[in-house]
Amino acid sequence: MAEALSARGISQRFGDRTVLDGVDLEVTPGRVVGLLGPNGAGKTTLMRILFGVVAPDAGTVAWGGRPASEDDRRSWGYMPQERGLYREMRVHDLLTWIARLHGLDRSTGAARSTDLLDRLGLGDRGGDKVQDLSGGMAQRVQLAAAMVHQPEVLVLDEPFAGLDPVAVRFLSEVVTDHVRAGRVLLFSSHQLELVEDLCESITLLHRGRVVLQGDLRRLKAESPDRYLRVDVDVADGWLAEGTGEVAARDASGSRIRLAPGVDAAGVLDVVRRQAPVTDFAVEAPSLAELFLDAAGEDADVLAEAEA
Ligand SMILES: Nc1ncnc2c1ncn2[C@@H]1O[C@H](COP(=O)(O)OP(=O)(O)OP(=O)(O)O)[C@@H](O)[C@H]1O
Repeated sequence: MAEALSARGISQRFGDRTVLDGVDLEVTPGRVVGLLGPNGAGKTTLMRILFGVVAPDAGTVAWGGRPASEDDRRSWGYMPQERGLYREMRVHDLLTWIARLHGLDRSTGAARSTDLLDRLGLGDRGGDKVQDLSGGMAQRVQLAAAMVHQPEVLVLDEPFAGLDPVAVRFLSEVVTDHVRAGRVLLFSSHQLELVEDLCESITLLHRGRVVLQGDLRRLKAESPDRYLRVDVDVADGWLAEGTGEVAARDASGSRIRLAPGVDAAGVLDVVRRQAPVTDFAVEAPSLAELFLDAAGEDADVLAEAEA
């Protein structure tokens, strides 16, 4: 098992703007940890601080309980938000070369490159130049470049942004394997719905502060809020005051936020008297709903978070 990566009391100002304000973070090996929050929340700045690219105004970064050194950081893998690969190089050669920079011999580096490309669904593109790949393919190669040396610590800045669902699945499987091998993984995302099923632990930033942190399943279970999902369009007037309110409507139906202590079966009966419900469920809050509660903001922030 690798050692935990942690940050304590991180604060950062740029000019008169406070971008991070006393942020604590613990990334335990063997867990998929998401650093989440809307655009501008401070995720990239925190990742740069973890990697020593930016020196924080206050706070410390530790690995295995000791302050993280330059040597430690050189051994980690980092996928920055600004993608940058040598566009003229062929994909497999590039990955093998990066593996060698990390001290692997050529045949091990080549074997790792082949394996990673296969697992990322790019087994047939190893001979292509980077510049001939699509944006989503280049992004997958960028992930391979960050982890071809099998780092103990892998930090990925918005790895899923702009990917199609198949690419998201390839990436999710590869990072989950990394974690199941007992290594450290931290990734950032502003797309809460996209990463909801992947995250085991979360740190949710909003305007530079941690607003929600911990085991995602436990956070959901501990929330007092419950939602009734039904596959019909519920009009606002159907629900008696104090029983619940329609939180969202989409093509698959409506999501009713139940008032505290209200029996879901009673609300379901009310809806059934108005329309034929064939599918329903009582659910804990989604990650986006937890965020809205924690941030104490209106729906605009959610729209921002999901943009
Ligand atoms: N070098 C810098 N100089 C001045 N301001 C900066 C600098 N780097 C970041 N910021 C500001 O810090 C705030 C947080 O930016 P950051 O990139 O960390 O957010 P983020 O959560 O990663 O956002 P996104 O999801 O949009 O990538 C923003 O207001 C940004 O403009």
